[in-house]
Amino acid sequence: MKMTVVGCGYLGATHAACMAELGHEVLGMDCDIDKVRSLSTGRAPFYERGLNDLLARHTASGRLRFTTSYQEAADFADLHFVGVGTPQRPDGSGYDLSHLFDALTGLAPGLTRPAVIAVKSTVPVGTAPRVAGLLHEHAPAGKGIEVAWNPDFLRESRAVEDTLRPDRLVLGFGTPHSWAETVLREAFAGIIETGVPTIVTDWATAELAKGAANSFLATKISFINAMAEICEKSGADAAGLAGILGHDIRIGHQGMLPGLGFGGGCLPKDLRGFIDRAGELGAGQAVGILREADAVNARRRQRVIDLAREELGDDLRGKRIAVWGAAFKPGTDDIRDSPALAVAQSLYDLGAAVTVSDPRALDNARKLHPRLDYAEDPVAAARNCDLLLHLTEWPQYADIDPERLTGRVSTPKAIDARGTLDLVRWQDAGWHIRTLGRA
Ligand SMILES: NC(=O)C1=CN([C@@H]2O[C@H](COP(=O)(O)OP(=O)(O)OC[C@H]3O[C@@H](n4cnc5c(N)ncnc54)[C@H](O)[C@@H]3O)[C@@H](O)[C@H]2O)C=CC1
Ligand SMILES: O=C(O)[C@H]1O[C@H](OP(=O)(O)OP(=O)(O)OC[C@H]2O[C@@H](n3ccc(=O)[nH]c3=O)[C@H](O)[C@@H]2O)[C@H](O)[C@@H](O)[C@@H]1O
Repeated sequence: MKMTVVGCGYLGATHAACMAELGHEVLGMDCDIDKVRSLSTGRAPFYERGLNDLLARHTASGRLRFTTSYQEAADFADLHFVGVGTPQRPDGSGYDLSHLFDALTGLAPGLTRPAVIAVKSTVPVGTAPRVAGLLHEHAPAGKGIEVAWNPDFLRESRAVEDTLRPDRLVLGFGTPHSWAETVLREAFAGIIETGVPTIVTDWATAELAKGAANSFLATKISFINAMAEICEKSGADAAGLAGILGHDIRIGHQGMLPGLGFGGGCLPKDLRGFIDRAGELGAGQAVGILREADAVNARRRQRVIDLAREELGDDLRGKRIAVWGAAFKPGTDDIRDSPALAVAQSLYDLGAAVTVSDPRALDNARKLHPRLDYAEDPVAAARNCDLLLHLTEWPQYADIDPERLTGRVSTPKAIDARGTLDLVRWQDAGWHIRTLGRA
């Protein structure tokens, strides 16, 4: 089956490569020429485990191609997935949908035959009818264009597995039993046949499913971090508490890692976008819990800054701080709303000299935070530091022998904000080490 994917970032490039893996002929379209050039040579312009293998294989076979041309995309297929970015507006008030509407406006004039537009981008509930209205007005095929809502639940660092073996497929339609449903069932046949739950619903429920899922995940993380705040006052241990709670299968262990909290291109903006939309709909009271989840998350970043000042004194001028981690989580080079970089930049703004290390995200970090110092090697980053901060839990950091560092730093003091370092081992190596979620 032929299909296009409009918007080839973290989500779209992965979706395009995985649809090719499922046997389809795929044309990826993006307005960023550099991205298209890179993807066309079989290399993602970002790091995602397993993606380059698929890209290399399927671009070489010709089953997967990329273009910057809307016209070429419109001509190529009658199924178009749309996965362009929907970032938070700069003033923080909800989603910026301009990329989505630009992409649809670009594609519409070429839609001369009936086609299915399946939107994967995350949006506020109520966007689908606007998308359909725009396409019916601007596409020559008019009402022959059917809009489907197909939210995606992939996690960066596991994007390929999550796309090929998702927990569930959600397909939202404007009318029941539509042609669009037949087309999408064919597109996803390779996944549906493996028994993945496939939920067919209306537009609004499909749109809400995505915002609600991310709001729940964010709230779960903030719940355990709120408990961490209580642990810090009461002498209990948040990691131990999380472990105990997680044994209850109704709670589970996932999303229960107390620490610096959530960041990334999605959970923070989707939480806020959901709150904003609920307010517009007159349901602001329903999302009080989500506002609190956002506030708890912000306090985690401040807690690390406060701990650093407890250790180094209020005046950070002349202090040297090493930061392990720049990506918003391990396994990615994505630094969008990275908690690690937010803390690093705040400490720099307070006067400290900050050296950041990360196995994958340094190029992106350098562009966004040019005043911070960087070191590829985490041990080199820690040289002569007064304080070491562990802010993104790359597994390799937990493997570093603290003995190797002890003689090289100015003062063996550390804050483990992700709770994955072996505290006893660090203490035995002469370190004064603090962690979030403990007194
Ligand atoms: N990154 C993730 O793990 C997931 C993202 N999502 C959602 O998917 C959407 C995309 O997210 P990401 O891939 O992370 O963003 P991204 O920023 O990595 O990619 C967006 C892509 O869209 C392209 N684009 C922007 N305007 C365009 C236009 N007018 N025409 C063609 N291409 C255009 C950009 O050049 C970029 O390559 C967002 O709505 C996000 O919330 C949903 C699930 C997972
Ligand atoms: O809409 C999206 O883009 C995606 O957002 C999240 O995926 P992702 O942002 O890739 O990352 P997560 O693994 O959910 O982690 C998000 C943040 O929470 C933090 N986190 C996660 C788990 C935890 O226990 N504690 C914790 O602080 C991570 O460090 C990270 O900063 C969701 O998990 C995906 O289902 C969703 O598709």
